Amino acid sequence: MLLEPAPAKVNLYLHVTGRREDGYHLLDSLAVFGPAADALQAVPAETLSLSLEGPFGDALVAEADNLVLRAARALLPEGVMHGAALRLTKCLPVASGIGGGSADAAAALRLLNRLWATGLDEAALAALAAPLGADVPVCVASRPAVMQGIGELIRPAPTLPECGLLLVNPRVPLATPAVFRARQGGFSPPAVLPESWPDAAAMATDLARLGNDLEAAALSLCSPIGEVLAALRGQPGCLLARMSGSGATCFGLFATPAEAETAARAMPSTWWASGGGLYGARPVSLHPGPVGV
Ligand SMILES: C[C@@](CO)(OP(=O)(O)O)[C@H](O)COP(=O)(O)OP(=O)(O)OC[C@H]1O[C@@H](n2ccc(N)nc2=O)[C@H](O)[C@@H]1O
Ligand SMILES: Nc1ncnc2c1ncn2[C@@H]1O[C@H](COP(=O)(O)OP(=O)(O)O)[C@@H](O)[C@H]1O
Repeated sequence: MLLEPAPAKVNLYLHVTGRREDGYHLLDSLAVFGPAADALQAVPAETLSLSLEGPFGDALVAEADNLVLRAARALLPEGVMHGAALRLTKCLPVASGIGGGSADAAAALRLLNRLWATGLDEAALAALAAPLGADVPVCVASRPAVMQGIGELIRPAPTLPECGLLLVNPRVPLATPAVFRARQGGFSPPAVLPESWPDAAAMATDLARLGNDLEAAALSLCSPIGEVLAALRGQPGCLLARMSGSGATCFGLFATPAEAETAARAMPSTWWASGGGLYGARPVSLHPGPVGV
């Protein structure tokens, strides 16, 4: 059996820098990963199948074409058939601005590349990822990165300090296209970032000068976002609170993972909350070997 985590993507800032002729928006965003994740497991099988479990598995039962299966098909060259019994443990809220579906698709590419011994490198997987969704390429490596274009231009992030992140979602799904449609105002310039930040406080000071250009539009469609941001800002040690992606999930930035975990326990039980550290910035393996046989 093979296992891949599919960590949440969090946009620490998100500037809309322009709009393409096809309607897609040009973005400039610092994406980081964690502190919550879906998990994808695979065992060899004759045919391709997907089962769902976990707290948000039911939300995807009616999904006709799960991104995991679309990713699996994208990996198979024309006319080639391989099977796998996939099991997705859905822990991330659906349609929530933390790219859960994109993370699952990227995890499927990594997992099946191993199971089927397709032998593609990260760049080749990212190229297959782009048609699956604007957020899927950055999820292939699931390392902190600056995303530009519509998400296909990816470069390494500044070196990040130790920090904690708390994700909070009011359990209200928000569709990405609706948020882009509701956005008003012009465009922002891309951010100028340093090579590294000495600590979380310095990072928060710089990030506070930037913004999420989708936050006002999301708030106009989903007022609980305002309550979530207020609750985050009221937590001891919260250095910055902001919405991720197209919402409605918001994040709080803390100096340590422990502070974020403590703040998670203070959130109302009617909301979804997850606190901890980042993937990729600390030594957490995204590519665990086979577990069991
Ligand atoms: C906004 C972001 C920021 O990271 O995050 P999420 O809120 O989804 O997590 C992403 O760009 C979302 O990426 P993803 O969710 O993969 O988007 P897609 O499925 O490709 O596109 C859904 C729809 O969103 C709009 N869209 C998406 C990306 C983009 N750069 N410009 C857009 O205008 C388009 O209307 C598109 O039809
Ligand atoms: N494995 C999946 N997980 C989540 N959503 C999926 C998945 N497969 C397909 N989808 C579809 O993609 C849409 C966007 O999902 P998601 O990635 O969770 O949004 P966001 O990027 O805003 O967090 C969902 O509303 C759902 O219809």
